Formats: sequence, C-alpha cells, structure tokens
Amino acid sequence: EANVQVVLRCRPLSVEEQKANVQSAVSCNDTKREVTVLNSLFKQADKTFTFDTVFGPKSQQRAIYDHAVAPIVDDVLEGYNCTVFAFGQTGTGKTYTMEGEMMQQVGELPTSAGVMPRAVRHIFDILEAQKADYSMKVTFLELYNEEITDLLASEDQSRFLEDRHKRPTLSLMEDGKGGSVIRGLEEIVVYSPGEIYSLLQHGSTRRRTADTALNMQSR
Ligand SMILES: Nc1ncnc2c1ncn2[C@@H]1O[C@H](COP(=O)(O)OP(=O)(O)OP(=O)(O)O)[C@@H](O)[C@H]1O
Repeated sequence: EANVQVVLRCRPLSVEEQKANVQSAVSCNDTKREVTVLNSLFKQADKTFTFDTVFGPKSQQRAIYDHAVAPIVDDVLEGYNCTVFAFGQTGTGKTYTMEGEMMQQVGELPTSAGVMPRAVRHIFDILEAQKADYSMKVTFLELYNEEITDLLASEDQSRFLEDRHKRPTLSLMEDGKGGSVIRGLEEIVVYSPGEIYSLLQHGSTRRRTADTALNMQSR
C-alpha cells in the first residue's frame, strides 16, 4: 500500500451560490474515483483526474473520517508516525473538513464534527477500552510564510499578539534520530477530549490566518 494517499472531497454549492445560480465547475464519480473539471462551461475540453478516493458533495463528515482517517489513527496507535493534512484553494472546505463543529465537549459528536474532533474521540475511546496507562501531550503551531509560531505559548508570550511583528518564532531542527523537532514548542498535558477541544479553540483564535476568516465574516 502506498505511503501517501490523496483523497479528494468536493464541497456542495453554498446557499448563496445556489441562489446566484452558479454552476458547479467539477463533477465527481465516487465509484470510479474520478473528478472531472468541467472546462466545457468555458468551451474547452473537460479534464478528468483520478485519486485514491473521491468524496462527492453529498458525502458526510463521518464517512470521510471512517474511510479516510480512522485507519491512519489506528496506525498511530500501533506506533507509526502519520500526518493528515488538507490542501486546497480558499473556500473549498479545508476548515470544515478538518474542524467542522467542535464545540461539544461531552456526549455524542455532532454530525458536522470534522476530522480533528473525531480523531481525538477515537484515540481516547481506544485508550480507555485498553484500560492502559497513558499520557497525552498536545502541541499546536502555525506555519505561515515559513515562520513557525506556537499557538499554545504561555500567556507571557501572548502579549506579543498585540504586536505581531514581535511575536517570537520557533525553529525546526533535526532531532538526530532521523526526525525533526521544534525547539521551545509548548507541550500541554491533557486527560480528556474536552481539554483538547478547548486548546484547539483557544489556539485557532491566535492563528494569523484567523484574521482573514474574521475579515470575511465582518464584511
Ligand atoms: N462539505 C461541506 N458541506 C457543507 N458546507 C461546507 C462543506 N465544505 C465547506 N463548507 C462551507 O463552505 C465554506 C468554506 O469552507 P471552509 O471555510 O472550510 O474553507 P477553507 O478551505 O478552510 O477556506 P480558507 O482557506 O479561506 O480558510 C464554509 O462556510 C463551510 O461551512
């Protein structure tokens, strides 16, 4: 099995887009794992691309997690290092897919919960079921314009938020064991999914890219 899997998800048209009668520029064939870019809308030849998995606009958050991410989290719990990341143009649904609705701290996950809250819940469920002794640490950083900032840095450093140019940046170093390490990154010990959701929410508000999202909403 390949070490890198590329999963493509197409979001549905928003209510605004539907009202404006815009046409979808892509069409998905989940079974054939194909996405066609409908250049014919612009009188050019359509182009079809094949991916490891394709999720069409009707696909639900849970299906994405169960099929594309849960096996990776199982691998992590077996001791492998894994990464899941979202890549795409602005407004294509990266945040929706990765975060979705995260507010709920206890009980059932909301249907709109994305990959991150589902992974957190999955990891805790497995560790609890194993009745194993475990400790868990969370780090949360932003890589923006090749600068690394610690989104969970202690309040002491958060005063730098007022002057973003002075915000301390961290360096990525080799750890001498073939891996990498970010020196000085805050590691917070957590005991429950709720604590992780709070950290994610707190850290998200400190992202520089959060500015753009806020600007969009305030327009
Ligand atoms: N699968 C989906 N179902 C319903 N709504 C969706 C879906 N994907 C995205 N959306 C909605 O589309 C809008 C844009 O999505 P989102 O903010 O996740 O994009 P993004 O790729 O993170 O953008 P940016 O790079 O600008 O942060 C949001 O209002 C989001 O709720």
